[in-house]
Amino acid sequence: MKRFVVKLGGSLLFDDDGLVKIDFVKNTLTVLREAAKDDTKIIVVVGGGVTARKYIHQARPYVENESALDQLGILASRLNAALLHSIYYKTFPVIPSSLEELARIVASALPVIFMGGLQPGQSTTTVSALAAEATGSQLIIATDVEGVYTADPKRDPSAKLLKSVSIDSLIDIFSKVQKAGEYRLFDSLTLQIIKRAKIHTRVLKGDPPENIIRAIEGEDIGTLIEPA
Ligand SMILES: Nc1ncnc2c1ncn2[C@@H]1O[C@H](COP(=O)(O)OP(=O)(O)O)[C@@H](O)[C@H]1O
Ligand SMILES: O=c1ccn([C@@H]2O[C@H](COP(=O)(O)OP(=O)(O)O)[C@@H](O)[C@H]2O)c(=O)[nH]1
Repeated sequence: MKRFVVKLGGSLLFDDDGLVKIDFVKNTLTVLREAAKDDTKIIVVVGGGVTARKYIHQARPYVENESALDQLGILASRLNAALLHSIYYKTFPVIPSSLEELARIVASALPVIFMGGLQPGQSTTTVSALAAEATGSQLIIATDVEGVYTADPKRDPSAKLLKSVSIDSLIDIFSKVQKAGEYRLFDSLTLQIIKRAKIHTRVLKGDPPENIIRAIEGEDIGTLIEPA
């Protein structure tokens, strides 16, 4: 049984008006259904996206508690996960809210499992690393850029795509403290888990969703994070 955790960034799911890109979602679910054939099980961790950031931004002036704001983001990410589950299975959504619940569902016959956030103080990318560690899975982080760059490509046009990068150099780059709704690309706990569990991790552009199946089939796409 081969297992993969696929982190679907919220950046992929919403258009500029904050509506779910339903065609992209349906194409992605078709790709996941194809990938989860035979002896492959896939755990999809869905980001909070625009919905999370809208709620956090609107609540922040009234809620001086980062944990409470994080919880809004968690609930938004679980709503996104429930939407994908419902469209994929056409059944009542079963979204694990802990690693223990995830382990129980992984033991079930479901080929694709959907989940969102777990607890305040981290991002869904950390959830994907924790899920990969707990289930012995490879990790694929699907986002809205081609991989890890030498700097934020949206802010620095001279940033270069890295075909591979060591976990230690990533820890140096992404070590600053982050607030609810931020956690750009990685938060520091994501990287600590990848390092300690030596998780085979690849960062790639999730659109077109076929990139995910290319990574599952072993193609050298996006950025490979080398555990040490
Ligand atoms: N070194 C970097 N390499 C690639 N992307 C980076 C880097 N630093 C910051 N980013 C930003 O992180 C964004 C992806 O993180 P995020 O917005 O949280 O996406 P997602 O919704 O997929 O989790 C990219 O769009 C990019 O602007
Ligand atoms: O386990 C989790 C997952 C998410 N979040 C909160 O939910 C927001 C949305 O998740 P994320 O930023 O990972 O979504 P994406 O970047 O993919 O849109 C985060 O910014 C956090 O505030 C959290 O506190 N704990």
